[in-house]
Amino acid sequence: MDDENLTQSRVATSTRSRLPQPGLREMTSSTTNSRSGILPPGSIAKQAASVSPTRPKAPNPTDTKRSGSALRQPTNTTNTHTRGHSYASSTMSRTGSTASRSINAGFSSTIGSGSTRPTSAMSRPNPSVGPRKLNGSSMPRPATSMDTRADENAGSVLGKRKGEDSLPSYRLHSCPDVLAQGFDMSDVRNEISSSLPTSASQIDALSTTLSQINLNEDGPRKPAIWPPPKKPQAYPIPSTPNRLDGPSRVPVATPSKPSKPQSFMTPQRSPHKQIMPLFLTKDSSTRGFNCPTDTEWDHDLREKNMDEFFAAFMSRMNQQGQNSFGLKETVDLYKNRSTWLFNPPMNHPVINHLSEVNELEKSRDALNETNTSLRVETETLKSQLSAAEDGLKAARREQEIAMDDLDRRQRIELESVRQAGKQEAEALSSRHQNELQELKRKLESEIEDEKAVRVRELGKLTSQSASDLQKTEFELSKKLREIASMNSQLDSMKTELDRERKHVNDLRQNLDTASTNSVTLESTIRALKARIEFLEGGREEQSQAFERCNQEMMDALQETEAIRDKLRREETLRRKLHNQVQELKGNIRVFCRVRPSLRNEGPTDIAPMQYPDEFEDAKEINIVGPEEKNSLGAVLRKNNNFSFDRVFGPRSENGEVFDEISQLVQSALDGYNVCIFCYGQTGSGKTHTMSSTDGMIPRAVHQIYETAQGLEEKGWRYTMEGNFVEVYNENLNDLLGNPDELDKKRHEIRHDLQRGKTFITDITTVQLDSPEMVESILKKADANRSVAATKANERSSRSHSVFILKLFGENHITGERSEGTLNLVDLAGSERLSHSKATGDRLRETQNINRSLSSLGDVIAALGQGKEGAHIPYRNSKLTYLLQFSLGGNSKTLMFVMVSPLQAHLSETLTSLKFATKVHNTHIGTAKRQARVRDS
Ligand SMILES: Nc1ncnc2c1ncn2[C@@H]1O[C@H](COP(=O)(O)OP(=O)(O)OP(=O)(O)O)[C@@H](O)[C@H]1O
Repeated sequence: MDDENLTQSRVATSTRSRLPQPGLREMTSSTTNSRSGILPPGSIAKQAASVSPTRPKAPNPTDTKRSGSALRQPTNTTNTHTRGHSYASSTMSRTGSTASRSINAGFSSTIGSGSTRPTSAMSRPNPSVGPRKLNGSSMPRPATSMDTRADENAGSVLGKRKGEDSLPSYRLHSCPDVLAQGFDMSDVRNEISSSLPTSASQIDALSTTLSQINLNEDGPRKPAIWPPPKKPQAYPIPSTPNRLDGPSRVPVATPSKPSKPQSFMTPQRSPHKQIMPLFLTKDSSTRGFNCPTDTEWDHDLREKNMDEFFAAFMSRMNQQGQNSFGLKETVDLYKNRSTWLFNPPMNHPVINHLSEVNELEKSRDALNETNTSLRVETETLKSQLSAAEDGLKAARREQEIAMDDLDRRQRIELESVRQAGKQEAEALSSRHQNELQELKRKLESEIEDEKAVRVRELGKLTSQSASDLQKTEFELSKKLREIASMNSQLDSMKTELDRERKHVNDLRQNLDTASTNSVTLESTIRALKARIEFLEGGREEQSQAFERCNQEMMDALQETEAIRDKLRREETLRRKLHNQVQELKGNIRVFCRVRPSLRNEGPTDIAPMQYPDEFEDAKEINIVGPEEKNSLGAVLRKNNNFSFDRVFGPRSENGEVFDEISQLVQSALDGYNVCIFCYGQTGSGKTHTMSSTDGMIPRAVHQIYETAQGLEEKGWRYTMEGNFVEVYNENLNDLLGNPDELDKKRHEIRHDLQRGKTFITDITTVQLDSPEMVESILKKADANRSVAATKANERSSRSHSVFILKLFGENHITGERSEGTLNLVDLAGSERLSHSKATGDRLRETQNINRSLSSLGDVIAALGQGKEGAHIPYRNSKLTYLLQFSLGGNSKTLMFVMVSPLQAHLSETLTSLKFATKVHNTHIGTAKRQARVRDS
């Protein structure tokens, strides 16, 4: 057995080995062609060479149904194959089925029908079997087209063998759909060439077919029914490589390099010759028929072409006839083989091969069984594996549970151990605590004992150290004293040394001076000696002149002393004379002053006032009274003549007025009580005269300072203190105190009757160290009155203000002392207010003002009576009580009656002047000087 036969046999065997698939068993008719592959050598070598793998065509669903489950694999080759053998397949299928059923029964049936795998199955390698290697080489696999063709041939062979008169079934006739699609003539030619009949009857059949083709011009989609359906015969061209053709001709479909599948209708084209199509349709192109144009439809030309084609065809047929001989030989060979099959000769290669196949099948079965057993075993192992996994999971769960239990037990044990340890530790701790306390007590007792011992020792040491310390301190103090004494001695010695040094220096200086003086003295002595010598000549004359000068000097000194004494006497006399002058002027004097008209006051507002002796004595004033009707009805204006100590007209200044009162200020310095007050209606100029910046108060203070400085050389030294009080509603207010205390704080007036002094309780007293202080006092008083004015309207007009200046003088030569008081009083407005028009506070103010002013008049009138021991009503008002020692007696009083020039104020002016006239006509007794001669 050569290699080719062996290969073919293996192919067949491998093909059969895939047959156990159920679907494939139904294809036994097609699979029987596997035997067709066993051809005589060279019988179909040329056909095999011209056969190429079938080109795939469009699948036909109907064919798929017909092919069964085995054809479900979408191989176009299978579909084409099935479609191309529609009738033959049906016939062969029945046969095949029978054969298939006999496959498993015996070797012959395997050979006959079921040993070959279906075409579709063969179109690809079976994965289960695959390219099985036999003897280490890849087992070739027949091309699908060749298998198909082999199936047909096998069918035909079997048909013939069963005595059927089978004709070559030319598949073109059974494939109208394919023909209708139009195909290449080369395919037809190849197909025809591959399907050449081998017998005359076949040739006749082909001829008949061709004639029908020629006649079926208009029905391309109407396939020619040829050959008769009941006798389909595929031309027995072995599709499988014949072992006789040689291995090179076997179209082996290798998995690594599959060849292009080709349909049996489209064999390999010849590049040199184009074959006309057998059928033409309306849509077919005529270019391939060498037609002049596509529109020409020349039957003659077509017949001619067909004739030529037929001639060529016949020539081919002749050639194929020769090939038919080979086929006959093949038939004979098959016959011989059939004989061999029933009576196989011993040691024949085929038989051997079959036996090998049988063995292989057996081995396959064994392998299947082994595979089955292995599968079972695998399943068993899988089940065991799953069981083992389940067991493993269960064991794992059990292990986890066990671990949890173990962990819980360990925790419990740990907790118990911990509790035990804790209890043990506590017990140990308590035992240790007890031991510790016991030890502590023992140690404390030992410490106490030790401490007592140490304390005793310490006491001893302390006492000893104290005694030592005392000794040491004593010694130290002794040493310190010694050191101090030594230091003092050292200091004294240092002082002594310094003094000695200084003394030495002084001595040295004195010595130097003395030496210098000695030189000077020597020269002086020489000069004196010369002078003595000169003077000794006129000594008596010089001594007489000296005595004369000395006498003159003594006389001058006596004269000076006499002059000073005379001066003092004259000063005393001056004071006495001054007082006498003042007394002669009257202890109470009245000055009248008319203020000038203001800017807002026109000439018509001014009342006619005349000053008859203005340029002489200036003591009279004539005021023309308002118009009055006499008893006869005539309107008259009465002239009111007033005479006072001095009348100041509207052109007078404060300086001129002060010159007249400065004598009284001097009286205050001389130790008299002086009272100067201004009386008049509101707006008549009282404040302007008394408290303005150049008024009587500042000028008096300045004069007192100047006079006091002048008296210093006469031995007088003065100190001054001042008070500024207000009498409002018969209450005394301190204008230099807290303004909030106005009308709240009570001040009492106290009199020292023996000394003739007046004191006010809780009054602010200001030491007037300089004349400038009076200005601050006036400002302070004015500010307080302004604050009070917010409470009561026109405060300055509704209250009396009294500036009290006390003068204390002492003559350190004569030892005289003087205490004078200067009272400068600004009275409230003297206008008579009707009680019926005033109410409330204003009524009270009016009553108080009227009472105080009338009291003042009463006091002055009482003083004017001059009766010794007569009652003077000082207590009728606070004002008169305050001025008790400044009105009458030894006091000097000056009253300014202030006159408003306005016509509107004429009535009040006359009233004031009449009141002033009363005062002026009052003669107050002689004033007494408050002077004391020094006791010593
Ligand atoms: N001799 C004067 N020369 C210039 N102006 C004067 C003179 N006398 C008073 N006056 C002015 O007249 C106005 C009223 O004067 P003053 O306030 O002194 O009157 P008064 O009598 O004090 O009034 P009151 O009773 O209300 O205090 C002031 O503006 C003042 O400046």
